[in-house]
Amino acid sequence: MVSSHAVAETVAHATVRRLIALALRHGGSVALWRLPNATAPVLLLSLRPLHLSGLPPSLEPSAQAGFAFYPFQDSDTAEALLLPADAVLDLSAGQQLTLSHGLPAEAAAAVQRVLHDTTAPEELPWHVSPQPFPHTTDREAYEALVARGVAAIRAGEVTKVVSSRAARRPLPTGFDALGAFDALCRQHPRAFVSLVSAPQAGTWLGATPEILVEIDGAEFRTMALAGTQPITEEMTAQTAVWRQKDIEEQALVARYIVNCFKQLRLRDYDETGPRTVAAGNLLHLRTDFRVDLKRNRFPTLGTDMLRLLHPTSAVGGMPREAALSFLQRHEGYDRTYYSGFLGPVNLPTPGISRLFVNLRCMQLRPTEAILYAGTGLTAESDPSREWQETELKLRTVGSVLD
Ligand SMILES: C=C(O[C@@H]1C=C(C(=O)O)C=C[C@H]1O)C(=O)O
Repeated sequence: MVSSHAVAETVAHATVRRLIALALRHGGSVALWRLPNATAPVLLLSLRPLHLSGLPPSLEPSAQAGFAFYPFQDSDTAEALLLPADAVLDLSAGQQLTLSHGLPAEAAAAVQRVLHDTTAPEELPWHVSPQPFPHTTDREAYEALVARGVAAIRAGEVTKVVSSRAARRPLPTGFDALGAFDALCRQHPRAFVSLVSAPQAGTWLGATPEILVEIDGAEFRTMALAGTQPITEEMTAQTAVWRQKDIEEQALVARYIVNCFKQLRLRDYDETGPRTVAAGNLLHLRTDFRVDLKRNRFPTLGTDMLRLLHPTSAVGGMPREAALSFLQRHEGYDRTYYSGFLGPVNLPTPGISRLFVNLRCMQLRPTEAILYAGTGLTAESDPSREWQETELKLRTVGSVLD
């Protein structure tokens, strides 16, 4: 016998598939996401051409509602995207569908038809990035990159730099992106899990632990997340002991955030931590920052902080420009959307935006996935440990390819 819960899930699944098929077949874009600790995902369809602003999105309540998908650095190969919220289906209990007022009548009617359709949806035509496969870095080359980073730090060229690499893995036969999304939701209840497909970007799946900027009417939030070690029987979130290298690396990220507040002359913020948090098979050090927006009248704080923070020293380095220039010269591949940011803007209502750093993610191609991971380097970094750390980070999303 099938329980009523299972029936509801199957119905939702078929509806989600049909709606995604509708958007993809018409050259539209989709974003499916599950917020940390939420029970159900949200599906957004963009049925009109995408808005390319070049700038990080504005988070003011009057700005356009949509799903931001922003690269590490805006470029010709990775454009800053805001997927307009033409149709939004909240898959929690009520399964509420919201259609944008601006949506042409035929498109709105097509969405309604799909909702009441009962035919089984066939295979989904996910978008494939027009970019060639990135160069992948093997162990020897990655360790050489780390050694170069350490030398640059010791020479005083940078204080911290976050090196990264891409890796290719075959998709298992019968791989289903929606099934993989569900598996990530189950495995990572505290992560921001997402599946995004757009003609310009291709298709991306991830489960990130890192908030970049969250804003709702009452509060602004961000975090400094850095320092990594595997969870073992002896080393859990409760018992973790951290090396000086990790403590310093995370403190730099926290200091970077405090500096952004300083630039905006904001002094009234709460800082909690650092404390140890678990993310998949890993432990990190995290400091949470909150600003009470009732006490501080600062209507542009979300937008201003987003523009100052990205890319943070958790994914680029410090000082920012010197670290980015090092990566440009030595990393040897184009990160595109890895270590960019993503998330809903002015959704479900104006004034609520939740953006996350695009980590623990992969790009899906027809028969292969491209996985990405990086590690923050300091003067004490050991190349072979940093390689191991990227291997562990790749496993977060890599588990759905096993
Ligand atoms: C760069 C990544 O992660 C970032 C780097 C970390 C580190 O260097 O310890 C930890 C968390 C993230 O801020 C990644 O997951 O690819």
